[in-house]
Amino acid sequence: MGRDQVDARRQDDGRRRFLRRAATVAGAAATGFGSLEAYAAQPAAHGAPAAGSCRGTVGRYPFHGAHQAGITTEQQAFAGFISFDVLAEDRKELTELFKTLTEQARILIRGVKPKDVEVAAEPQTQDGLTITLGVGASLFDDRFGLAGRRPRLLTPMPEFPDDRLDPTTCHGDLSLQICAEHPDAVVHVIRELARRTDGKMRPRWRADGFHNPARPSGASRTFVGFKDGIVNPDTASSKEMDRLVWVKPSSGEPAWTAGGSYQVLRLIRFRVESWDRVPTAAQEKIFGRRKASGAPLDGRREKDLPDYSKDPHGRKTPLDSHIRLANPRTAETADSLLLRRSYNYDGGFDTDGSLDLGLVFCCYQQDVVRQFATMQKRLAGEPLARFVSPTGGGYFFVLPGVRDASDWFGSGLLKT
Ligand SMILES: C=CC1=C(C)c2cc3[nH]c(cc4nc(cc5[nH]c(cc1n2)c(C)c5CCC(=O)O)C(CCC(=O)O)=C4C)c(C)c3C=C
Ligand SMILES: [Fe+2]
Repeated sequence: MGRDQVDARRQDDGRRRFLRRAATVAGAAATGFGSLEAYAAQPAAHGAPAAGSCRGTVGRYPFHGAHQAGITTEQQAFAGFISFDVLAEDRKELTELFKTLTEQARILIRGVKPKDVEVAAEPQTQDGLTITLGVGASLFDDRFGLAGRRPRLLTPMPEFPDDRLDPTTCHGDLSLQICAEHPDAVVHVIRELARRTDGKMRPRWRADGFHNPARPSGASRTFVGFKDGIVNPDTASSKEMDRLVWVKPSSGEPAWTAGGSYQVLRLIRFRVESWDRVPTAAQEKIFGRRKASGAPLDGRREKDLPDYSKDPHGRKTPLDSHIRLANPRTAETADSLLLRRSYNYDGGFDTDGSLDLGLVFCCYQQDVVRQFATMQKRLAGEPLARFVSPTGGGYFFVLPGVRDASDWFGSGLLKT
């Protein structure tokens, strides 16, 4: 970080004291994250913020660790997903870019306490901010000499049946997922990172997402009116996360990828005008859940587990319903489960007057072929497909965590 940047960020003594204190805490917390051996022993550290719940109270997620925050982290209310093309000229400039992103993310996530705020838009400790950096397959072309280090399964996102992909909202060299409890914190981070990296990376596309409040309780609803995010792997279980989310030293991937994860982003537009004409009972059969409660069709409460073994012909839960295809709950399909972390988007009206509402579908997994692509294949041609239209997104590999104060994003990838 240049002197002018340091000066701009540290203007008064009180704030400087705060930042020094926070730096000490961050450094101490990082002890033990220094080696790959330590990786296996790490718990899923980002599930809950350091102090209390983010929802309306003070909370800050640690920046350092074996894995990046923003993956197993309890979902914040707002998200910005931005894909960038890298403009750096060579490997040295790319390394500088990654170091700058690390330094800025470290500062931004540390936040400032309300009493220290000088600039109203600055993220505060209670914003529960996470900044999660991924790389796309195009970064491994011939610009930076990285072709031999590409994560084995990282390809450009293929076009699936029923996709209507707009090339201007697909792919990218980098993906940044910025999540926080308040939308101004997300925007502040975008502005800061754009300013600090000017000329080294250029935004390619952006999707802003948010969660609706729970109505009346439980999981929040997307714009199809159903509760979404009811079932997900257990992020508190490091065994489960090691099985489904994190790339491991034994995954047959380049060594530097251990602790990272494959991220799939899909911008999926809802055909709400058509959907809203479908009677509720038919909508429930399409999803396999009750609209009001979120319960599976053979259950009563949101958290009840469906038992498909008692319904082999799909009389209660149609065989082609969304949840039954996505997760048939068989021993053979257990390995294809993935961690969903999606957000709603509202893009206003299209030029033809139709509503541009949908989902920024986001998921994380250890193996994008075994998990997302396999699940997507099972969902191909499902009744829901008539009412949704995937228009963009990409495949990315989210880098392993920044281990400590001396580490930086992509150090394992870029060190010679
Ligand atoms: C390839 C993976 C998935 C895509 C793409 C996807 C799109 C999608 N989903 C909804 C709405 C709901 N999905 C629900 C459950 C659910 N969806 C997936 C996967 C994909 N969804 C999974 C693995 C599951 C869990 C299935 C289970 O274990 O039972 C639900 C039900 C509530 C829930 O469990 O979260 C809803 C509602 C939309 C609208 C959509 C694309 C437009
Ligand atoms: Fe789904």
